[in-house]
Amino acid sequence: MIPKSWPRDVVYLRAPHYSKALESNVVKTTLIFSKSDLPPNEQARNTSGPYTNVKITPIANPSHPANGQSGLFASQHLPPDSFILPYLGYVHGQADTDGASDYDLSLDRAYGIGVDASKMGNEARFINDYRGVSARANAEFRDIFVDVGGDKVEKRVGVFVLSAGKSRKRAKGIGKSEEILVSYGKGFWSERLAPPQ
Ligand SMILES: C[S@@+](CC[C@H](N)C(=O)[O-])C[C@H]1O[C@@H](n2cnc3c(N)ncnc32)[C@H](O)[C@@H]1O
Repeated sequence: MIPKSWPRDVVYLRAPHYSKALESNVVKTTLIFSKSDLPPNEQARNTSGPYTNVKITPIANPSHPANGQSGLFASQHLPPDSFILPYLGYVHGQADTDGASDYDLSLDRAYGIGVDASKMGNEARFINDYRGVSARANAEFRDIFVDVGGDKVEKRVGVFVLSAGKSRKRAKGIGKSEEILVSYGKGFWSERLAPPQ
C-alpha cells in the first residue's frame, strides 16, 4: 500500500534507507543499538506506514504560501504530545549531503548525519513550515527509538503534536482536517532567496 496522492517520482519508504557511504560502525553504534542503552525515559516504539492519521493534500489556495504544492493534514484529532509519524528518508553523512535539498533534516548533530526525503521518504516529507500559514507551529520534531527486533532500537526523527503548554493554550492539539505545521527554523529560510514573513 502507498498513500493517496503519493508522487510517482519519489520512493515510498517504510524504514530508513542508509547511504553506503555511512560508516557501518557509526550506524551500528549511534543509530542502531541495544534496548538496554536507551536514554532514560525513552521507550522502544513500534510504528509502520502508511499512516492513516494523516492525509497528503494538494494545496489549492492562493493565500497559502505553498499554493500548488502539497501539505500534510490531520485525518483525525491528534492530542497534545502525541506521536504522529516518523520522518523517513535517505540517511546520509556530510560526504553525501545534497545542499540543494529542501527535505533534509538533522538526525544526529554530533556525527553530521541527516535524513533527506527529496527522492525517497514517507508522508512526513509533506509537512510545511508554519510561516505565512498560521500564527505558530502545532507540531515539532523529536528523537524516537524504533524497535527493530533482536533487542535493537533504531534512532529516527519523529513528528509530535506540541505539548499543551503551561497555560494550556494548545490543549486542543491538532483538529481533524487541520494542517500539520512545524518550524523549519530561521536557518532554513535564511539560506533561501525569498523567505516568507
Ligand atoms: C519539506 S518540503 C514541504 C512539502 C512541499 N510543500 C511539497 O509539496 O513537497 C519544503 C518545501 O515546501 C515549501 N514550503 C514549506 N513551508 C512553506 C511556507 N511556510 N511558505 C512557503 N513555502 C513553504 C517550500 O518550497 C519548501 O522548500
